[in-house]
Amino acid sequence: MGLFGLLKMQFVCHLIICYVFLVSGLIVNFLQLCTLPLWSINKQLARKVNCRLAYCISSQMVALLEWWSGTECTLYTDPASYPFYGKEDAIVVLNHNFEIDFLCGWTFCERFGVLGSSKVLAKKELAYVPVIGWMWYFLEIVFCKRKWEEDQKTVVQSLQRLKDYPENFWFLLYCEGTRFTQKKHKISMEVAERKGLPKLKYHLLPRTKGFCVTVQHLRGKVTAVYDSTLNFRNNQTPTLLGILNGKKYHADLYVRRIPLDSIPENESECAIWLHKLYQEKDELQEKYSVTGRFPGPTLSPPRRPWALLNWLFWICLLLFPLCLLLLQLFHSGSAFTICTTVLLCFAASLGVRWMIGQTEINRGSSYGNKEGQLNNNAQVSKVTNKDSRTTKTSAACTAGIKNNHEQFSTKQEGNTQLDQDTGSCSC
Ligand SMILES: CCCCC/C=C\C/C=C\CCCCCCCC(=O)SCCNC(=O)CCNC(=O)[C@H](O)C(C)(C)COP(=O)(O)OP(=O)(O)OC[C@H]1O[C@@H](n2cnc3c(N)ncnc32)[C@H](O)[C@@H]1OP(=O)(O)O
Ligand SMILES: CCCCCCCCCCCCCCCCCC(=O)OC[C@@H](O)COP(=O)(O)O
Repeated sequence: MGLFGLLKMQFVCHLIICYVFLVSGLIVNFLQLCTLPLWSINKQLARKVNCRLAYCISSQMVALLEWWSGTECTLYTDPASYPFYGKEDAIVVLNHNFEIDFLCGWTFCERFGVLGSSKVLAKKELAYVPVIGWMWYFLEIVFCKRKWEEDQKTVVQSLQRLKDYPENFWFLLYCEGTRFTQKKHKISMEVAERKGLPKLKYHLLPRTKGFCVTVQHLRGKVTAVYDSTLNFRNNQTPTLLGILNGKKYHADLYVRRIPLDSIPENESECAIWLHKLYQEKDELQEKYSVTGRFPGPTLSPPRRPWALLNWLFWICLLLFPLCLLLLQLFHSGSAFTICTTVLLCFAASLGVRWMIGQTEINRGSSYGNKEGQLNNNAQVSKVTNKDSRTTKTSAACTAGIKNNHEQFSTKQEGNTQLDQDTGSCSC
C-alpha cells in the first residue's frame, strides 16, 4: 500500500471529509429552504434550482466513490439503447443486495447527467436523515411507509406531481422493498411458494404494487423501464466505511432498456410482468456467478470532472475557516472552550456514524422479516387462492417465463435487441 493509500485510512481524513459533507450539506439545505418563496412564483425554476443544489450534496458522495476510493463501474448494455440514457425519463428497477448499491446508481446518474434530478421510492424513515433526507424533500422524492393502505394515496399524489417535472429524471424502484438477507429471503420464498411462483435464488420476491402504480401514473411522462442488475467482482461486499477508507471495488451493472409501451397497463398483468422480470434477473445473476461477468458488450461512460470539482470547491471553502477557528481556539488556551469543541466534534462524528449506519444491512429494518407478516400473507394467499383463475394465471405465467427466458438468453448472447421480446408477457 502506498503513502496515499495509508493516508486514506487515517481517521483525521475521515473527520475532514465528514465535516465538509455535513457543513456543506446543511448550507445547501438552508439554501433549499430559501427557495420556498420561489415555488409559488415560478415552480419550474424552483425545481431546476433545487436540482442543482441537490447535485452539490449527492455528487460529493459520488466523488468519494469515483475519485477517493477509485471504484470502477462497468456498464453492460445494448449499444442501440445507449443514446437514450440521460436523454429521457425512465423508471429504474434495481436489485437490492449491497450497502452501496444506491451510490453506484448515483454514479451512473452522474455519468449520464441526471444526478441532481434523480428520484426514488424511498422508505419514510430516510426523510428524517439530515442533509440527504432533507434534500430529498425539495427534490419531490416519493416516500412510503411500506404499508399499502396508508401509502396508496400519498404515493399516487407524489407521482402525479412529477408529470410536469422540467428535468430528465431516473426514478429508482427497489421492488424487493428491503435489502437481501438470508432470513428475509427464506420468508419471501415461502410467500412465493404459497403464491405458486417459482423460487428466486438471488432476489427477494418483488412487491408489485409500487411498480404498477408508478408505471400507471408516469405513463406519458416516462418512456422506458431500465431493468438494472448490479454485482461486484470477486464476491466483494462493499460498504460505505470501506469507501471512506479508500477501498477500491469493481461494480458491474447490466442495463436493459424496455420501452414503457410494452408493459401491460392492466394491474394484475403488470404484476405478472414484474414477477417474470425478476425471474429473468435471477437467471442473469446465476450466469454472473458462473462466468464472473454479465453477457453482452461493455460500454462504460467515463468519469466526469464535475463531481470532483464540486467537492474540491467545498473543501477549499470550508477548510480555511476550520483551520482559523482551530488556531484561535488553541491560542486562547481556555480549557472550557477546548473541551466544548472536542465534545462538539465527538457529537458530530457520532451523528455521521449514525448516518452511515443507515446504509448498513445488519442495522436494516425488520420489514419482510416478520413471522406475523407471513401469517398475513397466508391470509392474503387464501383469498387469492379462492380466485383460482388468478392462481392459474400465475402458474401459466411461470411456464411462459421459462420459454421467454430461453429466447431472451439466446438473444442476449448474440447481443441483439431484446426490448420488444421481453416487454410482452405471453401469459
Ligand atoms: C441505472 C442506475 C440506477 C439509477 C439510480 C437512479 C436513481 C437514484 C436515486 C436515488 C438513490 C437513493 C437511494 C435511496 C434508497 C432508498 C430505497 C428504499 O427506501 S427501498 C424501500 C422503500 N421502497 C419500496 O419498498 C419500493 C418497493 N415496494 C413497493 O413497491 C410496495 O408495493 C409498497 C408501495 C412500498 C407498498 O408496500 P407493502 O408492503 O404494503 O407492499 P405490498 O402491498 O406490495 O405487499 C404485500 C404483497 O407482498 C406480499 N408479501 C408479503 N410478505 C412478503 C415477503 N416477505 N416477501 C415478498 N412478498 C411478500 C404479499 O403477499 C402481498 O402480495 P399481493 O400484492 O399479491 O397481495
Ligand atoms: C463525501 C461523503 C462523505 C460521506 C460521509 C457521510 C455519509 C452519510 C451518508 C448518509 C447516507 C444516507 C442515505 C441513505 C441511503 C440508504 C439507502 C438504503 O439502502 O436504504 C435502505 C432501504 O432501501 C431499505 O431499507 P431496509 O428495509 O433494508 O432497512
